Amino acid sequence: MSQTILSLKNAAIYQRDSLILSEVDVNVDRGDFVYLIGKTGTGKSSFMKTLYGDIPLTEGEGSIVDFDLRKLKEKQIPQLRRKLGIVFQDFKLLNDRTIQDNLRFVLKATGWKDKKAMDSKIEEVLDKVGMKTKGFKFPYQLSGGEQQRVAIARALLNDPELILADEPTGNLDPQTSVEVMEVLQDINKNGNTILMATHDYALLLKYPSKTLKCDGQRVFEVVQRKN
Ligand SMILES: Nc1ncnc2c1ncn2[C@@H]1O[C@H](COP(=O)(O)OP(=O)(O)OP(=O)(O)O)[C@@H](O)[C@H]1O
Repeated sequence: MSQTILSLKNAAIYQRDSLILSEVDVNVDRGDFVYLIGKTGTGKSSFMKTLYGDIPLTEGEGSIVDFDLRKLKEKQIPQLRRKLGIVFQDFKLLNDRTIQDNLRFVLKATGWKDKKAMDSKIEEVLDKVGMKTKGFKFPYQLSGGEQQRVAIARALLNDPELILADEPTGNLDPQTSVEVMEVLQDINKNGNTILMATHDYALLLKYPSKTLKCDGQRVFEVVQRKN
């Protein structure tokens, strides 16, 4: 298995006809925890969207979990997303069903059939995020931090090779952000690769790791200063 899980070479990223990022050279290895930072509007979300097939890559080279982003066909997008765990700022849980049913819904939609296997997978991922006892609750009965932990559990359901988290702490207060970050750190220590877009510099200082920065239509690797 190759070490590299994500690689972009001389890639350009567009939103419709506007160039957002150019000459993007990025490499993420299996097991890495990588931040993507940058001021609002500099292209973090556009970068992430390109990685999960929401924006087509039309210039340069890109490969992610063994998919060639330049050759990605519409019908391959669900297969790609099954190999990725995607976490958004706004949780995106279904409010009309319990946490367990939210997770079961995703498993069924991704081809799982065996009820026992589904139940045990749901328990396993909820346990990983410290939410095993809350599976019977509805999303609106949980705090923001708990909802985000469930969203992380949902991202883990199909044993993703890479987790893409776009501002996962963006809607959370500082203390809750740290709790969610601890969950992501644990998951990373257990072998998951994580790319996380954030503008929360406090988290970067507390949990230093490889950092990419979007600025002036470019993506640079930045060296964090230790004070
Ligand atoms: N659907 C769209 N169509 C056209 N332009 C867009 C679209 N979405 C975003 N943009 C533009 O692309 C640029 C990059 O936006 P993007 O959302 O990637 O930035 P970001 O760094 O993620 O910002 P934020 O931190 O606010 O989420 C912005 O100038 C934005 O106006």
